[in-house]
Amino acid sequence: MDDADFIMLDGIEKVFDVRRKVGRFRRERQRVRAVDGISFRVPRGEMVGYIGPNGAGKSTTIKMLTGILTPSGGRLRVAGIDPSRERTRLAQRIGVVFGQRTTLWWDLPLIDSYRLMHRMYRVPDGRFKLNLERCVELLDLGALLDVPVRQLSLGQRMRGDIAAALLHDPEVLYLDEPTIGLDVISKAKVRDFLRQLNAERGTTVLLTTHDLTDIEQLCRRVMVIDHGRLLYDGALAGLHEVGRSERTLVVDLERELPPVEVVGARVVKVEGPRQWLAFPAGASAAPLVARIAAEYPLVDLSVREPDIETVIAKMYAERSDEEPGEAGSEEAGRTGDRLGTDGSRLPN
Ligand SMILES: Nc1ncnc2c1ncn2[C@@H]1O[C@H](COP(=O)(O)OP(=O)(O)OP(=O)(O)O)[C@@H](O)[C@H]1O
Repeated sequence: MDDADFIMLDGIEKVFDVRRKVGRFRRERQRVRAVDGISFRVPRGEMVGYIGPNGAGKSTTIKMLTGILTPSGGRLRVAGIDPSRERTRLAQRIGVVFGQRTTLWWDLPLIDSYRLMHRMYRVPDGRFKLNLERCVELLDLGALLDVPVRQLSLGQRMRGDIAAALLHDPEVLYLDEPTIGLDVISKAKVRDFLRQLNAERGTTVLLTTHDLTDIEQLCRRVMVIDHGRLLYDGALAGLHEVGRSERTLVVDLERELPPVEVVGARVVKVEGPRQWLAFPAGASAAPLVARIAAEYPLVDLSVREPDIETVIAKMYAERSDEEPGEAGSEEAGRTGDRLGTDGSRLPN
């Protein structure tokens, strides 16, 4: 296996047969093409964003990459391993974090979950100790180890789950919405940790998120999937250009003033002393901020990213010749399940 083909998908498909209610008594079999011929390569050590709207096929792709689901067609390899055929062997080399589920035991203190994983995944003692110490330090878990998981905040639990996925030193980490529902400080902690993990250990990371700031801060490359197809594969800046999306600069002035006039942005909303200015997402906010600060009594400011749905809607608008497939629906029963570190479902 070549390092350039560390994760490799060639024309991968996943079709689900579902029975849907039609009228009062009839049920009809329907085929849902969750993933529809996706091909990409991820070299070893790369951190890639995998984004798309709800029901686009992201989780299905990740489940095929872990071996939980078997593709209906195409060829798939992770570290040279066919995931669905050698799931146990692959489990030693991958870690999975699903933001909306947990691998931890709800009623046990955090440290007991880690001890159980140590045994279950047969991690050598020395390696377990080192990895645990490192995660505890970098993810700031020291004070939480004796706390039952159900008493942790979402951000604390997420950090606990990320540590759980890394105790066996995986070469690949799949993260499905790792910052969902977290406050700004928790998000920053998780992002700092992932950046460090990737830089120091060369861990290959595939990151699914609805938060474009995650991608901006962590990934040089982003893949966009919708209706099971790859719409875009490249730099985030390029995606903004394709989607012609805009970021928003929110400025708080000392007092209520007429709309700010500045080259490179336009005011889209004014509310008292607060004004919202739209500017191209591919451009830097710095010169804009400098110009406004020089000419207006600026008190505070923040930059808001466009949401993924808006970017993708604009991409569609520009590529109106593309045929969208079936709209996705939410997968049933996704919260509350407990998963193994390879993403498999475990008994509660
Ligand atoms: N086990 C299943 N049985 C039937 N259909 C499924 C199953 N899992 C997923 N699907 C369908 O496949 C499509 C893709 O779902 P998937 O969960 O991969 O999307 P997603 O991009 O991860 O969405 P989200 O952002 O909401 O998590 C959806 O239409 C979904 O309803």
